[in-house]
Amino acid sequence: MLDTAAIWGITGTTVTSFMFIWAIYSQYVPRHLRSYIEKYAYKMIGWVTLYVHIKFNEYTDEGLKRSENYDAIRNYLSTNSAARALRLKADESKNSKALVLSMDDHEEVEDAFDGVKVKWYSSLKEIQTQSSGYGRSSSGERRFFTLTFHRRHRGMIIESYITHVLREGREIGLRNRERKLFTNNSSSEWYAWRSGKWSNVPFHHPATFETLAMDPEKKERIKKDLVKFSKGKDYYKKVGKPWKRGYLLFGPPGTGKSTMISAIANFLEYDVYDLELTTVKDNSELKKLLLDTKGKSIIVIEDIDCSLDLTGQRKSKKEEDEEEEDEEEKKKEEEKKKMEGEKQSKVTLSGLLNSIDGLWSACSDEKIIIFTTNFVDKLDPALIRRGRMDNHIEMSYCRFEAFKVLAKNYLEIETHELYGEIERLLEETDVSPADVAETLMPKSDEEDADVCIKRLVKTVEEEKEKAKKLAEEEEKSKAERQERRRKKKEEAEEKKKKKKIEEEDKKKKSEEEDKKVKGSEENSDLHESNGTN
Ligand SMILES: Nc1ncnc2c1ncn2[C@@H]1O[C@H](COP(=O)(O)OP(=O)(O)OP(=O)(O)O)[C@@H](O)[C@H]1O
Ligand SMILES: [Mg+2]
Repeated sequence: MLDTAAIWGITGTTVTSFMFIWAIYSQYVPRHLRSYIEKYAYKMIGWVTLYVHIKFNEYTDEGLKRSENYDAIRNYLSTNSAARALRLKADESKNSKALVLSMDDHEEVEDAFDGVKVKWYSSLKEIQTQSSGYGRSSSGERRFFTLTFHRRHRGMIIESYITHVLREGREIGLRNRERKLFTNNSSSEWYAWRSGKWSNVPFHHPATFETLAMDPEKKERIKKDLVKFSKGKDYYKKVGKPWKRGYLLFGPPGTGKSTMISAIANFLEYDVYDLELTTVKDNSELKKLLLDTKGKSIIVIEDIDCSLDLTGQRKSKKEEDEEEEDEEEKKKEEEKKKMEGEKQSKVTLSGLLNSIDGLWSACSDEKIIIFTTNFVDKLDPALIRRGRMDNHIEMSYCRFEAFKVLAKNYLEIETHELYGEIERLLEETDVSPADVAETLMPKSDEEDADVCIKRLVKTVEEEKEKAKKLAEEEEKSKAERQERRRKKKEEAEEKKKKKKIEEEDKKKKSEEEDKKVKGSEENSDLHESNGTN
């Protein structure tokens, strides 16, 4: 029997001899010969081994593009390796909000799937990269994972296990990723150094459905709709519909349309693409931009009515009702605006519709498109029809239910003696949630809930008074306008009458003159005939 010292001795000698042989091999066997030896060695191992190896590189062959599969595997293994591997690596990826623990180089972990055991190895290889223009070459590192399993499970592993690993890994990646807010670059920047079509910043908007003040039932309906959509991959596939949903948010300024978008993004954990249509040159550019967006995202076009002249035919109809004297000036202004718009962007309504539908049918990723507007009546029906904009949500003025949410958020109170008064006031007065929120917010440490609530009552009362005055003034100016219009009409009719009378007089006069001329001609004819007789 060998004692411990003897075992250590033998092991030590073996390791030393191996290292010695390896050093000689690396140093004295030329590179081209080494690749030959390695090639045949692998072949021989292949004849005797019962195991299959699959390699997943960190970078794709095309160049420096990181492999999505490698990242997905790393994410998948991170859960496994955190529990089992002895040496871990803490990666602080710029796209990840959480620390990703993956196995360190030259580590291995085991995994099991359907009762079959597999092994994953993480390896590192030194490579010589090409020169950087000065004839120099530098060395770099390339990492890769190797999946090893028994030959007899080849079919199952390739068909099911790898798909499972990639899908799980991608889902983990999506859960851990840092969400982004994108904005589109102008096309002149697209091909500048690393610019691309979209620029992004981390998305950290704190709005949630809990902090969003609106009718609770409506809020609940929207949340259910969103959940149904986000879980509807198979359903959409079954009914043959692209996996997308359109929302139209409309309502007066400050009623929470933009806040709602942030709440939706936080609720579903989606990225946000804020599309500025006025910087998009034409329809094809728009299409390219939309095709360059990823899944699990919201594409937002704010103030769609102002972004472009999408409402051409409707404006002229509205103008008919406007006062005649302002008409010319307004028309001129509109034309000027239109010309300015044309200079910046040639995106048309049909271009926008095609891009949206083209995009949806082209990629069946999970995407929500949201349009916001202050004037829903101005929009072309084609733009907001169901199927394109499936859900129309009105964001309205702050009523009592919405106020209660704001009071709870801003002042942490659920009741107050003035609640009854506030309920009555808010039913009668249109105040935006933005105004209510601003009034409720304490402006100093000395201000408590009581002060803020009283201030709100005062503000709403003032608003009510203002609205009353405004309505009176509007009524007055409407009456004045009507009076002016009536007078103008009367004057025009008077003018018309006068003109008619004048024309009739003229006609009469000319008829009389004609008669006179005729009479005198007849007389002279008579004289002439008498003379000849
Ligand atoms: N429904 C709401 N719930 C909670 N806060 C709100 C709500 N509406 C407005 N606010 C507050 O008012 C601010 C302005 O609201 P927001 O920008 O969402 O309005 P909007 O409807 O998008 O206005 P606009 O039409 O001018 O773009 C927000 O930052 C938020 O603090
Ligand atoms: Mg807004």
